[in-house]
Amino acid sequence: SGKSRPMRILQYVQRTAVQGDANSVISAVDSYCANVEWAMNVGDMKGEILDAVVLDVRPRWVLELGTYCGYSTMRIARFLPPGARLVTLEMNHHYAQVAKQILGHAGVDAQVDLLVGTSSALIPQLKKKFDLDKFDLVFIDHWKTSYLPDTKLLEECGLLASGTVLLADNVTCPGAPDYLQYVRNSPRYKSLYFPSQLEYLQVEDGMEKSIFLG
Ligand SMILES: O=C(NCCCCCn1ccnc1)c1cc(-c2ccc(F)cc2)cc(O)c1O
Ligand SMILES: [Mg+2]
Repeated sequence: SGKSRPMRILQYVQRTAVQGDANSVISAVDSYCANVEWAMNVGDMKGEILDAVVLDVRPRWVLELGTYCGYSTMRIARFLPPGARLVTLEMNHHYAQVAKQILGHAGVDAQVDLLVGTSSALIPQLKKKFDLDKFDLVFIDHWKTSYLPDTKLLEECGLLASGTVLLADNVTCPGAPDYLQYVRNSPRYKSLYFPSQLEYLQVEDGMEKSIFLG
């Protein structure tokens, strides 16, 4: 039942997860996608790397590129102090609609601003829209070919400042070779690779953490 995979994930969450308990929603998504049908959430293994980075950075402002069902959005939002905000961009209306409902079930929607549109169109509007000077953390998990152009766009829009942390999913699988080459060879970044596995599978993947040096 449920016309789409995101819809089937949402229905499983609504039936099995505890309302207002983000950890139970995260677990529900992971058990559905590990046992019933695979989906492109960052997952529990890479999710623990994401958790560690969020807890270390303690960000006031977070940008996420690629919301999908809101799984990583929840993982980040549940660790944000009151007053901190998470802006997440999704170009697929259906994904965004499902994510909104999953974030609501988890009880983290108050700290999240979910914008629907392409990252290249939305990024230039963010500074003015949220009256912010820079992001403290950027989680990159959208089209793999957009990682590099959007990182350069963030630089050009003055949305990165010395110390801003970029964390990119899937740098091994499906891969983002041009992005990796850029952050690993640019003098403006200190980059480090975190080996892991593709969500719910025994396949190599990893995340790249890159600190912008200004
Ligand atoms: O394509 C991915 N994500 C982007 C989805 C569309 C983003 C749309 N958007 C949002 C904002 N601007 C644009 C992705 C893919 C895979 C994967 C891995 C192996 C495989 F065999 C098939 C797929 C694993 C992931 O973890 C991923 O994140
Ligand atoms: Mg991903």
